[in-house]
Amino acid sequence: MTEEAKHKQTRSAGPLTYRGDSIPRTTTDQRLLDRRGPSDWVHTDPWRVLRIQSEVVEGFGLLSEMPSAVSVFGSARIQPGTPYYELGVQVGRKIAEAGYATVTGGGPGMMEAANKGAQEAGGLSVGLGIELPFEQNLNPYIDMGVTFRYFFVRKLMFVKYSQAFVVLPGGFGTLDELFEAATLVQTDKVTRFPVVLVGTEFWGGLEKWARESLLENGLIKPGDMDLLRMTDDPDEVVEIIKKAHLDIAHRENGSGEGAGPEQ
Ligand SMILES: CC(C)=CCNc1ncnc2c1ncn2[C@@H]1O[C@H](COP(=O)(O)O)[C@@H](O)[C@H]1O
Repeated sequence: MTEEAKHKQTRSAGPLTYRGDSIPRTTTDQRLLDRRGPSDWVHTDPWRVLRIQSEVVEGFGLLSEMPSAVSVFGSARIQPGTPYYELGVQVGRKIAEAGYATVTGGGPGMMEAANKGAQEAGGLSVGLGIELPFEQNLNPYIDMGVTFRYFFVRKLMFVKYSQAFVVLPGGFGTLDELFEAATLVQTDKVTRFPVVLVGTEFWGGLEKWARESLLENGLIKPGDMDLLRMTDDPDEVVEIIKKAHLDIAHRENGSGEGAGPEQ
């Protein structure tokens, strides 16, 4: 081939154009498909950043068209047939009857109870699962589910795609979710967010401790205690949420328009 003919040769690679000596010896597909280099880069932070990104993309994709929703948190360990489990079922049922989707952590116990109640009442039942060191599937009462690798990405989804938090009896995981919500509300990071604790006997001790230790030592302001509402009654859970959404809508646009779930 003459030098002139060689220089006229062109290769497009996506938006890129190569001519003459700059044309690579292989195509992008060949490099992708023909080679198998070292794989240690999949365990590096830059690659993890991409995995985190893909979780965010999948989560937003699944949830962005979900109707108004309430996230329900609670113990993974409470067994079916117990009074707390039945309370969880009733809470899920009332949330569904009020027209909200019910979102849980997708696991067993109180999460399963709320999903069961929501599904049985014909509501949309959603599970945002988490990869754990032991084998575990999403509970069987979920209509739409996704399992996350990263706790913090999953937490973002609960906050971004629900309009209220309901907290049933639970352990460390539940407390983490409760206090994350309380902190976001306290610091005005979320402005349209009722948080309802269900089970006065279970949560009463925590409330007393918060008043006696946090409030009396000036570690929270008096109004902060009002951020958390408490009840035993599944009907009241929904009334609190609907009223809070109505108040928020009044504050924002002078009418109740846009409050509550899209029916
Ligand atoms: C049997 C067992 C321990 C299963 C764990 N399986 C789980 N599956 C999904 N979410 C979970 C699980 N464990 C904890 N969580 C998260 O933490 C909360 C419950 O934690 P805990 O049981 O209260 O502290 C739930 O609201 C949930 O979001």
